[in-house]
Amino acid sequence: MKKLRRTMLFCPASEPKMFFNTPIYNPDCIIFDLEDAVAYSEKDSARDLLCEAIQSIDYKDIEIFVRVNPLYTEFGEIDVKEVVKAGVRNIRLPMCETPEDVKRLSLLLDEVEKENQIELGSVKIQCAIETPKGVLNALAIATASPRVVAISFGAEDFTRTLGVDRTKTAKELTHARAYIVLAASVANVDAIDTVWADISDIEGFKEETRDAKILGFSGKSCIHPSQVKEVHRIFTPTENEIEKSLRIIQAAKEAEEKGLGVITVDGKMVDKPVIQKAERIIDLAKAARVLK
Ligand SMILES: CC(=O)SCCNC(=O)CCNC(=O)[C@H](O)C(C)(C)COP(=O)(O)OP(=O)(O)OC[C@H]1O[C@@H](n2cnc3c(N)ncnc32)[C@H](O)[C@@H]1OP(=O)(O)O
Ligand SMILES: O=C([O-])CC(=O)C(=O)O
Ligand SMILES: [Mg+2]
Repeated sequence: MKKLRRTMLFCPASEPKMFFNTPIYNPDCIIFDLEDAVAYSEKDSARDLLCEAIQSIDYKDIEIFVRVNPLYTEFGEIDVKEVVKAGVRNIRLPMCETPEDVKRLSLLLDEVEKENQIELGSVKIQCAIETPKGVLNALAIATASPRVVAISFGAEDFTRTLGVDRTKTAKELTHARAYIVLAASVANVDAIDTVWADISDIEGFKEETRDAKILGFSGKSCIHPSQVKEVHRIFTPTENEIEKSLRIIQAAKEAEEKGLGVITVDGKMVDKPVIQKAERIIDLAKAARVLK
């Protein structure tokens, strides 16, 4: 069954109180952050704290990622080595700009897996694309290693490096977001949309999340618990969508038995692409447990 990655809730690795709060909101994934949410002076202690927590808290079936520091910083390699040793199996690599960045991480993971008797290739990578160069290399990044399961967009660093303001219209993100979803689709990996920093503006957040879904993202990074339920609502098929999809699939099955090709349901043409889209909605509904 499809692994759901509708929500990725960030939690600073320096905030132990939040370690216990995160699973309460039931995000599909949690990203413990060792990068920008952690002050320079706290990097080592936050990593130690996180490694302890990972080994003692039961996050049940929530998928755990750790955003390590980039490998070109003094903390990157040690972050990867320690969190993998502590049991983490998914790394979010920030500021990913080239396929070589991914290959470097993958080689490091080969070593760490060997040293710790962990199945080779079992640690997965999510590449965060947050610069114009990263956007232009999105497909090469997404296909750089079989370890890559998702690429994500980081609009705060993207607008910083492009030299523009981040606005509520999101016009300045249009080209990058489009490029990232296309690359993810070709590479057959998930595409995760960026965070929305204004936690008091839930309406703006919902609008941006709806746009992300329309564009083809699989989910969205969140920074606050209040954002999780909104993303789930938007990325989970509605009762109407499920009911219509089931009718399309049933009508197609009956048509097939009668040797018919194209048919109509509710006055609209139904052919192969429509049937396959209906099947995708049903798969998603089952994965989200809103349909048995
Ligand atoms: C551009 C980037 O790189 S984004 C990625 C890096 N950023 C992050 O990781 C930030 C993650 N989010 C946070 O740290 C916090 O949400 C903040 C700092 C933005 C706001 O925190 P607060 O002012 O405490 O928010 P608020 O008062 O609304 O919190 C309400 C409750 O939710 C908890 N909470 C808030 N955010 C989170 C979170 N991300 N995960 C788990 N619990 C959380 C708080 O601990 C608090 O719990 P309590 O009621 O038991 O005390
Ligand atoms: O990756 C993210 O979603 C957040 C981030 O670092 C950015 O926007 O720069
Ligand atoms: Mg960033």
